[in-house]
Amino acid sequence: MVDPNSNSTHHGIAGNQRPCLQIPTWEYKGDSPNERQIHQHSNGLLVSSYFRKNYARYSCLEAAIWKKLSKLAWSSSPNGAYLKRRPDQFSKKLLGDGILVTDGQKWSKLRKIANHAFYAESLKGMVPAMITSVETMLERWRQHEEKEIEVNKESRLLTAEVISRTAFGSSYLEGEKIFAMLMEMGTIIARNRYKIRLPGIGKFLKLRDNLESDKIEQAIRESIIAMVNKREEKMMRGEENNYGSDFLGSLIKANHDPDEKNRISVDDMVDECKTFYLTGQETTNGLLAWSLLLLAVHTDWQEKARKEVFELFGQQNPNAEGIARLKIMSMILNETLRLYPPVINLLRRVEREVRLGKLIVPANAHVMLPLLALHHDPEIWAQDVDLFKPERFADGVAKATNNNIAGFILFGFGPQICVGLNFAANEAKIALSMILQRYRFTLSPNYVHSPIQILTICLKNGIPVVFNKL
Ligand code: HEM
Repeated sequence: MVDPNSNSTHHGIAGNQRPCLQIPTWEYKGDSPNERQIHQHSNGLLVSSYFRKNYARYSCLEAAIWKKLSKLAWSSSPNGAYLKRRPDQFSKKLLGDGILVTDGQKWSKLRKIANHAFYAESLKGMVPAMITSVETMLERWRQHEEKEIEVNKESRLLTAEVISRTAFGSSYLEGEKIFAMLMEMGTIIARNRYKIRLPGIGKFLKLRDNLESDKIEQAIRESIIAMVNKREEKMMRGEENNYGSDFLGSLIKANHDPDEKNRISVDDMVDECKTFYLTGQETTNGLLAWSLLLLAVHTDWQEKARKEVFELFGQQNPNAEGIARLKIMSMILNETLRLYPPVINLLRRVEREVRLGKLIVPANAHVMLPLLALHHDPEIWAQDVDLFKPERFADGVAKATNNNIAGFILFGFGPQICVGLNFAANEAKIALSMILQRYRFTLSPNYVHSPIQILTICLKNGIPVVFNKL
């Protein structure tokens, strides 16, 4: 690990490039109790100190044990899984009994709908909508050329716009209220996630956060139902001949399915909309914002990525075939996700007793899977785990992790692996390509490194970047 007081810095931004800029690893000290202060664990694992203070109910597995456990989890189906998701009461309010929470047959039904909406052919069809959203953002940037732009905020707007357009057939403005309420709920969850409560206390005492989250939950539900009604009315008036080919259309179709086996309820529809508004935006926002930050600092990699983009697309907008061939950019995105994974840990309940040599993990134990720790584990990664070195991915993930697949599970694992991983990669590649085609960019000296965990790892203080027209 890099000593934050030494001259060399976390991402190798040392000396020769920007001598005044220091980005210490995870040394930001959050200044409110809601902020997880993330720092280095003495045994080499990186964990949230807030989590450690409050983790009485969970066992934080050592990386070595988790590596073994995850091998078992890989081969299991959601019905017979060794590890089950373990949503808390607030997460349930945020995501209902949707795909990220539920299990068994219901999960299979929901996963089928999601797979269909986000499979390879559907993703190809989304490229034009993604490009239009990036063009809208770049149009806004024209007013600020040669000045600072706060790219964290821009990335947030863009990713909200993209998921609104591609999954819900609307613009960010139409979904704005839903996004804002989901974020508010997310803040309540972050505040309460690791608090210890006496069992049953909620029955007698409604805490302020419970009341507030009840209200938000109801308001989100009403907004989503209004959106569904609008789509259904369009079809009834004959303006559309089906419910639409996007994710929302698939949900409404499943709600009207004559076969009860495939039908989903109105509540399911609401839960799926909430889940995809949130997962579709929050995580990809992190990926894009962190990669812009790292490229603004590592201008040599910025040049390499730009060269690749020009070779594939020239001055034209990206296309689906070219996106799949962006090798340098894939390396940069993998390295960004390794250093700053949007999801840093997964909570799981062990369904059946697991024996690993002398270790017995009993049934019903709650475990935390420390993704961040694994992505920084010096035993897995060949070298320089703290440095920004996209070249480690030149020969693929298996080579970079010394064939230890558990070392790089930023999208989860097994049958419940992230359904939007290719969507996120496409979106980030399109946005970065279009930015690289137009601008050279550097990090502003006003940047303050402030990683915090709310729902995902994000930055408290934003990312001011200066863009110079090519
Ligand atoms: C960089 C971007 C992203 C990251 C790092 C990420 C990460 C994850 C992780 C760690 C999981 C948990 C998997 C598990 O429990 O094993 C997950 C699940 C999920 N993600 Fe993502 N995600 C990203 C983008 C997206 C996007 C763009 C969408 C939607 C369009 C999405 C939708 C989902 C859904 C629906 C699940 C639940 C899957 C299931 O249970 O079957 N994610 N994601």
